[in-house]
Amino acid sequence: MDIRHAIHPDQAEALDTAGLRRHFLIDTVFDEGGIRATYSHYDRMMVLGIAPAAAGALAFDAALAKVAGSEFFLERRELGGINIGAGPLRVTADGESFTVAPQEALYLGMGARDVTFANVDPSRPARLYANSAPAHSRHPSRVVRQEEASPQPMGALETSNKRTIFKYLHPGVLPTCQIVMGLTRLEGGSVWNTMPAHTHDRRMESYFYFEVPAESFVLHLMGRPEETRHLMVRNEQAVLSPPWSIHSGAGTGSYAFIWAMAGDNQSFADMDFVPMGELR
Ligand SMILES: O=C(O)C(=O)C[C@H](O)C(=O)CO
Ligand SMILES: [Zn+2]
Repeated sequence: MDIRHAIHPDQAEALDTAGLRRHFLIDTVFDEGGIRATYSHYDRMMVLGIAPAAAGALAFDAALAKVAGSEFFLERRELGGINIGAGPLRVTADGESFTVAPQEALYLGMGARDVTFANVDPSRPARLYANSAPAHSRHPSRVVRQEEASPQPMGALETSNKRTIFKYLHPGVLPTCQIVMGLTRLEGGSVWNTMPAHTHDRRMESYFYFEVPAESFVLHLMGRPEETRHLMVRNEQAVLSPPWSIHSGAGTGSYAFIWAMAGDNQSFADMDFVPMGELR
C-alpha cells in the first residue's frame, strides 16, 4: 500500500522535483491483473486501479481492509470508478450484478462486502479507475451512463481549452456521501484544462490523466496560486491535489482526465477562481 501523508504548502514549496513527485504524483495506477491502491491523508481519499486479468475475478484483499481499519474494505467507505478499458466490466456486490461499459461509471455504496470485478470479454479487457472515501451512510450501488452525466461544454478553440466535462457521480445524478467524480475530455487541438485555475480549500481533488499519446505529457500545475510548481505527467498517471493547491494543466496534445473530490461539500461550482494575473 502506497501511503501519502498530508503536508503543509510551506513544506511543498521547499521540495525539489523528486520530492514533489514523491508526495503528489502516483506514477503507477494500474497493475495488470490486480488491484493497486494509494492511500492519501488528504480527506483520506484513495486512488485505485482495478485491472482484471484475462480470466478470473478480482476481489478486495485484507490489506485494503487493514488500511481502513475495518473488517472489510467498504464497511465504512464508498467507491466510485470509471471504466477506461476496451470492454465491459462485470461487478458483483453482495449478490447484485452490474455491467459497466467503457466510459460508464460505477458507484458502490458503504457496506458492500463481497465484491468481485471480472472482464465480460477477456479479449476486450476492462480497466476501472476508482476513488474511495470514508462514508457515513449507505446509498444504493449503481451504474451511471455517459448520457446521464450532464455533459457541460467549456472553453473555446481560440483559448486552446475546448472541452466537455461529464459529471458522473454528482448530487444531480445520484446521492453519495462524499465522492464527486467526473471525466473531462479535451477536443483535438485543445490542450489546457482548468484555466483560469481555482482552489477549493473545502475539498481535495485527484486528477488521473489518460489517453495521453506515447511521447506526450501533461504539464500539471500545482501549488498555492502565488507559488506554483509543476509535475510532468505521463499517460495513466494520477496527481493528488491538496485543498490549498491549484490543479490545472497543459498537454503537448489533447487528452482526457478523471477528476474526483472529497471533503466538506459536494458543490461542483464552489471554486475560488484565481485571477490570471495573480498566478506566479
Ligand atoms: O476541465 C476542467 O475545468 C475541469 O475538469 C475542472 C475539474 O472538474 C475541477 O477542478 C472541479 O473542481
Ligand atoms: Zn477543482
